[in-house]
Amino acid sequence: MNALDGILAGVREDLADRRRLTPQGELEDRVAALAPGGDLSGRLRGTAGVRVIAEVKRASPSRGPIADIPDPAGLAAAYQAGGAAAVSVLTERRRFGGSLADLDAVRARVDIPVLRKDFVVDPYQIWEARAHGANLVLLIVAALAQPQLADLLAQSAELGLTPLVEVHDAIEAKRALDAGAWVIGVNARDLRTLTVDRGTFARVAPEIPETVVRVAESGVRGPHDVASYAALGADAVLAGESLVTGGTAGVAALVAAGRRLNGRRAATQGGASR
Ligand SMILES: O=C(O)c1ccccc1NCC(=O)[C@H](O)[C@H](O)COP(=O)(O)O
Repeated sequence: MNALDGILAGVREDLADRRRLTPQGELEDRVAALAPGGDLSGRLRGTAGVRVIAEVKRASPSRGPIADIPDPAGLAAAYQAGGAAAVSVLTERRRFGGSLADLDAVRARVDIPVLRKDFVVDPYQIWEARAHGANLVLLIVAALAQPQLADLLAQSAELGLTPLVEVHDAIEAKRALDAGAWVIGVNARDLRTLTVDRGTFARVAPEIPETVVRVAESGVRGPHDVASYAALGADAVLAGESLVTGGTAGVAALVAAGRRLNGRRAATQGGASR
């Protein structure tokens, strides 16, 4: 069994437990009482710079425990103050130590968009994401059959969530586009082997049209990696480990690098923005 299959098996078990405790109808009622959501993809790109999505990440399958985070909302507030365009909250429990309580806490504290980062395999999780205040939801192509991907993407949009569709190679990028994705994350981490290859974005980004928002995910160690991804056409980067281990000043450094480099890219392209 590869790493992703192991994660998905645990996710399905936890999902069955949550569904018993909170029937989907209850989530639907909560969502019906919320203000309408909407597409926030525009918040992930623009002329002001390469955007930074900063992650609340306690642990991971590749690293084990990463950081003690007693106050996820405080961390998210620091990310917002540092200029992050969005906060990603890992809600998977077994390998990442996350929870919907983390999502609730972060949502209650920040105004910037919040991404629910999990391993979505069922419409129930989309209802959960919306009911717990997320604005964006991660859909991992490698974890989903094509009809499932298309259905979950459509459901996300209907519920006012922006789906960030994650790919690892050109074939997955085509699947994401065929399903109708308009925000695509290229993850440098191979979810089956857990190895990080920072060359992944360079290989896959040319397969993604410029009309689509392109996010470079994983392995962002500092401003120099933002620079590399910006030069390759990333609209945003998603960083976790380097921020939770390196101190919250790290986010401002990534944001500043994104601003500088986007300016350079815009100049090279005759001032055009995407
Ligand atoms: O982080 C892992 O080890 C991992 C393993 C298997 C599936 C997903 C995994 N991480 C989720 C992510 O995509 C990252 O948390 C995110 O891109 C940030 O990555 P990093 O900056 O390298 O912490």
